[in-house]
Amino acid sequence: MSALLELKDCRLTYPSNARNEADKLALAIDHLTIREGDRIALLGKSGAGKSTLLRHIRHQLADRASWCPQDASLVPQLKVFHNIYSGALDRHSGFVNLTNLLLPSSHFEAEITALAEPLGISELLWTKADELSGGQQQRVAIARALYQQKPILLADEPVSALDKLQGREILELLVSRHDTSVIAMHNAQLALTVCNRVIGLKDQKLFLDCPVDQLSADSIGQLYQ
Ligand SMILES: Nc1ncnc2c1ncn2[C@@H]1O[C@H](COP(=O)(O)OP(=O)(O)OP(=O)(O)O)[C@@H](O)[C@H]1O
Repeated sequence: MSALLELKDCRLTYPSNARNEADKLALAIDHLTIREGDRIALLGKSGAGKSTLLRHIRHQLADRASWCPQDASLVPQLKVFHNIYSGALDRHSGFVNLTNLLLPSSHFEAEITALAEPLGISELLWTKADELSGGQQQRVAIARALYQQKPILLADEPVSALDKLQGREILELLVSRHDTSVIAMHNAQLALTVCNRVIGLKDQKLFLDCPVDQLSADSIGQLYQ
């Protein structure tokens, strides 16, 4: 499998609140390679650095990756249709985007309806985003990520607001529509059912990196100690 991204001696920091104090370390990675075909479960306790790493990977991969953020980040005043459509703004001209905002074309409506159906949100296309439940908002964010139609998926807790069965089905759908995925999850058990590689972060470092079928219960236990 070819390497998509290689990180070496990578130190990710954030600015200190105190004046004249050096930046603080969020995560230090000595070496990490992401390969085409990887379906990576990014695990670790809260604050371990999962979002920090995802943001860095996103920055490195630029427009090759679809992005599904932790907080959905929908535009509250816009309808579900437009929020999903916004995943494709860079594929179309300004004229097409503006026209579609005012008067959605049947072509785009059909595309987005087809995308929304397996996510159970096709009945909500003309509802404003701020009228949705948390789980509905999360599914709209997933649809927007799918509509980006990029080969790589970067997702931060994409199914945290969904029930167990729906979360698993939608996670499988997300992974099946991308060649490569990196997904930060708190629910390790669910992540490991759809991923083939696990990256565990602990104490601001890479703690484990191995294929899911070689993962021991002991190492997962240590990751969360
Ligand atoms: N801008 C910032 N200001 C203050 N602290 C930050 C900032 N960015 C990152 N950190 C710190 O860096 C560490 C890693 O944060 P990050 O959000 O990546 O963790 P996480 O594993 O994604 O957590 P969670 O699972 O709770 O989302 C945390 O200790 C966090 O407090």
